Amino acid sequence: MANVKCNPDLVRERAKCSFDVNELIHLIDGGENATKEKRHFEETIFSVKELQDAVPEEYLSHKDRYENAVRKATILRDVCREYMKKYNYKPNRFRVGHGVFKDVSPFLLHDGMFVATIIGQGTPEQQAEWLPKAENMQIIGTYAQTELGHGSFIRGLETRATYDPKTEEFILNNATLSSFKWWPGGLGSTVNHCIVVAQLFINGKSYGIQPFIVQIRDLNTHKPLPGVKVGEIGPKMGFQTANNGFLGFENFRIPRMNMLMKNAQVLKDGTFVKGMNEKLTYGTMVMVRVGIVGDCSLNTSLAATIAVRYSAVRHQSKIKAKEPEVQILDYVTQQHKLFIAIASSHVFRNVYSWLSKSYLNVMKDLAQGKQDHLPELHATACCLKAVCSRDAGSVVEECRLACGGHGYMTSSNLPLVYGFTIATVTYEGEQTVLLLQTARYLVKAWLAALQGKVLAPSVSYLSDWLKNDNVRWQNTPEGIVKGFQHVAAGKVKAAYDTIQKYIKLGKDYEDAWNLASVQLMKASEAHSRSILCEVSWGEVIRTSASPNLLQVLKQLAQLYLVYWTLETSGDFLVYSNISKDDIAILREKYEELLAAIRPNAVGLVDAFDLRDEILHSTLGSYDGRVYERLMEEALKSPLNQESVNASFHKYLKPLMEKAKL
Ligand SMILES: CCCCCCCCCCCCCCCCC/C=C/C(=O)SCCNC(=O)CCNC(=O)[C@H](O)C(C)(C)COP(=O)(O)OP(=O)(O)OC[C@H]1O[C@@H](n2cnc3c(N)ncnc32)[C@H](O)[C@@H]1OP(=O)(O)O
Ligand SMILES: Cc1cc2nc3c(=O)[nH]c(=O)nc-3n(C[C@H](O)[C@H](O)[C@H](O)COP(=O)(O)OP(=O)(O)OC[C@H]3O[C@@H](n4cnc5c(N)ncnc54)[C@H](O)[C@@H]3O)c2cc1C
Repeated sequence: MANVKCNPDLVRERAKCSFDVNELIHLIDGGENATKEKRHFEETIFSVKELQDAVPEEYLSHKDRYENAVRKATILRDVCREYMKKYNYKPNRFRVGHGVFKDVSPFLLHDGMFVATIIGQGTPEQQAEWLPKAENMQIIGTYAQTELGHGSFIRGLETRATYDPKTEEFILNNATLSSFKWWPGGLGSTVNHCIVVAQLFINGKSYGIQPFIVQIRDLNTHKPLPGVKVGEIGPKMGFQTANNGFLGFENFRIPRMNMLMKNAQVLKDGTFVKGMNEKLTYGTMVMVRVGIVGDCSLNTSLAATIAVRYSAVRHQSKIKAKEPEVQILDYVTQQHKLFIAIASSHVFRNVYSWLSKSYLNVMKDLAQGKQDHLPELHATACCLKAVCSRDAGSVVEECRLACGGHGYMTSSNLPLVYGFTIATVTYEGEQTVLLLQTARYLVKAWLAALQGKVLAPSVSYLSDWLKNDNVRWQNTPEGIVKGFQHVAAGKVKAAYDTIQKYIKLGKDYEDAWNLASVQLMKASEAHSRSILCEVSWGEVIRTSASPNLLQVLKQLAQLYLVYWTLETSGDFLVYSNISKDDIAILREKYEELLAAIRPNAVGLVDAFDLRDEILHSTLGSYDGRVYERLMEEALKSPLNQESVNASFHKYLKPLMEKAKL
């Protein structure tokens, strides 16, 4: 990239960077070799001619866009397969996916949830049967759980799987419209198999929801099998190429062994054998919630790169009347909008790496029959997924706004990035619903703390707070982390006390819970923020990096801490010993941090190492040829391929002529 002819502002910005950008790239990737491998892989993918679009996707019809996405998905699959064979390398398909599809792959659910559910929910025999076929794309699948009537409350799903011991089959039925599956990615026209989550019935008795692997289309003709009604749900805010679909069954029979039986089993005679923990059926969702925290880091880095590079190139207005127009990046308000995006991406990445380790540890425990840490993992994944996805959505939108009018152009790519980022707030567990799951855990933990029990590490601050809720405020990163824990503990206590108040007033527990649920949700958010702050600061101070880089990483981590303290200063005034003077000190510190980060802003986004093909943005490319690219892209509009459009003769001219009469 170094030889590309760049906009002079970007050249100047890069020259003043105080740290080695390559060092940070290697740190993010996990080593110099990992960067080399990643770059080689990305170079290979983006030099495949067939993966490049002749016409910008935006001008294609819904149908053509889908077909083009499938075409590219199959080529990408082949290239990746060959590449993996040749180099024994497991690539991150999500990064290149943004470059290839701009939006998302119609195979997203195949890779993200279908294969993962076979692994997580299938017995070794079932894995042996379906995994090789799924991994090499002999069969293509999705995860069909959500229905028209129910997405959040999965115990309420209506699709039925009734066991018939005579034929040793399950009979699938969707008797009501609300029971139709609705949303699964790839279901519309891509997949031939699904994981269907359905209510199991044996001899008229319900045994809760279970996962079934179901073939829905003929492998040769791709026609829906008899008894299957399937289609696409139509255009959405984003995710246009994900091919989300609907699905219903009428007396559709599948063999007994198509119920994924790693947890619970149905024996030939219809005996139901309970699993170790019925919530293990929800396992794929936990895994994907962890992944989404990592995805938030990637999405945030895309938006930050585009908006920071653009802000370095764009000059508008003056700070001093007699001086030239400044780079908009010099406005401190612009830095306030953008630097939190850079900082958040690092925080999400560090927390993702921490959460992934916890996830893998719990999986190892479960394999040995130990489930003690499962509730903590579920609670932590829920609140982090909820808060990171919502933060990422806000940060991306702020980056878009920070690009003024040009941020509204599709060619900036910010609208598309926003579309797939905010989808994460809803899918894989709607944010409020997930925050209230964590609140259940926090209330239990609070009760345990009151009883003097030892708490799990992520909530042990509740016991510390009970022992001493009057800790002196300290304007240090460690002091701020403690402060966040105080806020979280104070909010958990307040929510718990509110529940007790309503119970004393004669409400039953469920109504008291609902009445206190705004506070419970806020307590859960505060708990999440305290984890984000503690984990990310801890990761940064343990990082081994050169002094120059470490200094910059600490500045970003502190910026995150101070930003959120100031954003939630009301809570700090209520629940900690912070004073108005401390808040004034933090405001000053925040301004110092913005100024310290400013010279490194472009270097920091360069270190996300996002190729132009992945950014796919007129505003964010490495060379900063913003206006040239905006014009080049505009000229690709079909309306610019003719000097007079037919609508002139058909409508405009008659209109003007009528006006003359
Ligand atoms: C920088 C690195 C970059 C890396 C990038 C990596 C990118 C990776 C990205 C990966 C992305 C993959 C692509 C995926 C695309 C996804 C597209 C979308 C798919 C979907 O949306 S699928 C459908 C998802 N649906 C949901 O999430 C539904 C949400 N609802 C629920 O989960 C449940 O209904 C519920 C949890 C809200 C409630 O369940 P239920 O009513 O049964 O439970 P209760 O509320 O009564 O609670 C009972 C107790 O059970 C515990 N519980 C609940 N869930 C779990 C669980 N999963 N595990 C463990 N325990 C669980 C509760 O805590 C309760 O416990 P208690 O002790 O009684 O309190
Ligand atoms: C882009 C996209 C892709 C998707 N892909 C898939 C897929 O591949 N497979 C699949 O199975 N599903 C998929 N989904 C569905 C997704 O998982 C659900 O939409 C999601 O879980 C939310 O459920 P819902 O739509 O029923 O929302 P609802 O639960 O109806 O939410 C509506 C409102 O009700 C509130 N609410 C609901 N329950 C409670 C409660 N207990 N307490 C307080 N408030 C509550 C919510 O907070 C929200 O404000 C996808 C969704 C999207 C948007």
